[in-house]
This record gives sequence, structure tokens and C-alpha cells, in this order.
Amino acid sequence: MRATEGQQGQQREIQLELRTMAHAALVGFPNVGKSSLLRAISKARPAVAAYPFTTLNPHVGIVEYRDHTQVAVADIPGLIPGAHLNRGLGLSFLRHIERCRVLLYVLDMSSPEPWEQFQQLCFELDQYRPLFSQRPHAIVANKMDLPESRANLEALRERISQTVIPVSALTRGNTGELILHLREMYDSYPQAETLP
Ligand SMILES: Nc1nc2c(ncn2[C@@H]2O[C@H](COP(=O)(O)OP(=O)(O)OP(=O)(O)O)[C@@H](O)[C@H]2O)c(=O)[nH]1
Ligand SMILES: [Mg+2]
Repeated sequence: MRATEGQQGQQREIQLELRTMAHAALVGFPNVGKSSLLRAISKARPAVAAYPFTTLNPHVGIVEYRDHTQVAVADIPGLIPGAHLNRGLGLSFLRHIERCRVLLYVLDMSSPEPWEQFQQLCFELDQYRPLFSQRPHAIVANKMDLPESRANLEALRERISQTVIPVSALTRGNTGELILHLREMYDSYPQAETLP
């Protein structure tokens, strides 16, 4: 048997970053009902509780359609103002959102002036990455079962031109419309290279 002399080996230190991949991301402040919504539209069972930061890691749920198409939706931990400066671990959550081509902005409609949540979320995304907030998106107006939400919905629609889908994750009211709209967005799914 003959052996040839080997070469010097190589050593490398590699840092890998795990980012959640899904078609759509649920983007919102803490406690607005993102996890409740994922439970309502998929079989995923993320924890739900009446305090902020219940979700600390992203969860992915699959929305299944009759033609067997499967759309993956990620429940991302809540963002807070200053997320793009890593407040509340915001940078790691924004990185997960970056992998999703469709954004579902979830607003708590029972809170005063919910359109401000939307503007603040867009601000955080755009500070993180220019034009990020303009990816294909819809606004999910959650907690519509609460009495104060109705007047806020009208006021929200007067202020913004985007598609608004009013739902209640708690009662599952109108989640069917959300599921249908998600499919429309998925069917016109943008190519990764065309995304802001
Ligand atoms: N009335 C009402 N309450 C809701 C609705 N959706 C969620 N909630 C309640 O709001 C609270 C927060 O819900 P979660 O689903 O944990 O909210 P989240 O956005 O995932 O919160 P974080 O994980 O902390 O970011 C819980 O007490 C839910 O029961 C809704 O449609 N109507
Ligand atoms: Mg949650």
C-alpha cells in the first residue's frame, strides 16, 4: 500500500444564525393577539396569555386549503418602539420577519388610536431596512369582539388606504376572510429578489 503526503488541514470558525422561514409573518406589538390568531387559523398551539412577551420565540403554523396548498405563517414575538435599536431583543425578531415575503400587521383595535401602532411598526421596519414595511401586506384589525373596537375600525379605515381585515382571534369571527386574503397574497407571491 502506498500513501501520499497530505496537506496542512484547515480550521474555520463558522457562526450560523437560525432565521425562521415562513411565507407570512404576524407583525405587531406585544399582547395584540398574534399567537391567538395563529391558533385560530392553523393547528399550531403557541402559548397565549394576558401579558406582554408571552411569545419569546417564533412559531410557525400551517394554513391548509382545500386544494392542499399549505401556507406557512410565523408568529413573531412582539416588537416595541426602538426594536430597530434592539430594544426588547427587537433585532432578532426583525431578522425573522425579513425572511417572510408577506406581512400581516396585527393591531389591537380595543386600544386607543390603533393606527398609531401601524405607523410605529412601519417605522421600526423601515429603520431596520429601507422600504421593508412596504412588502406585500395587509392589516389585521384584531379584538373586534370588544365594544370600543368598532368606532376605532371606522377611524382606522379613514386614515389608511391599505386592506384592513377586521377579526376576532378570540371568537374566530371573520378569520375566514383573513384565510382567503392570505391565499390571494400567496398566489401573487413575490420573488425574493424583487422584495424591498
Ligand atoms: N377580547 C379579545 N381578546 C383577545 C383577542 N385575541 C387575543 N386576545 C387576548 O389578548 C391577550 C394576548 O393574546 P396573545 O395571543 O398572547 O397576544 P400576542 O400578540 O401573541 O402577545 P405576545 O406573545 O406577548 O407578543 C390574551 O389574553 C388573549 O386572550 C381577541 O380577538 N379578542
Ligand atoms: Mg404571542
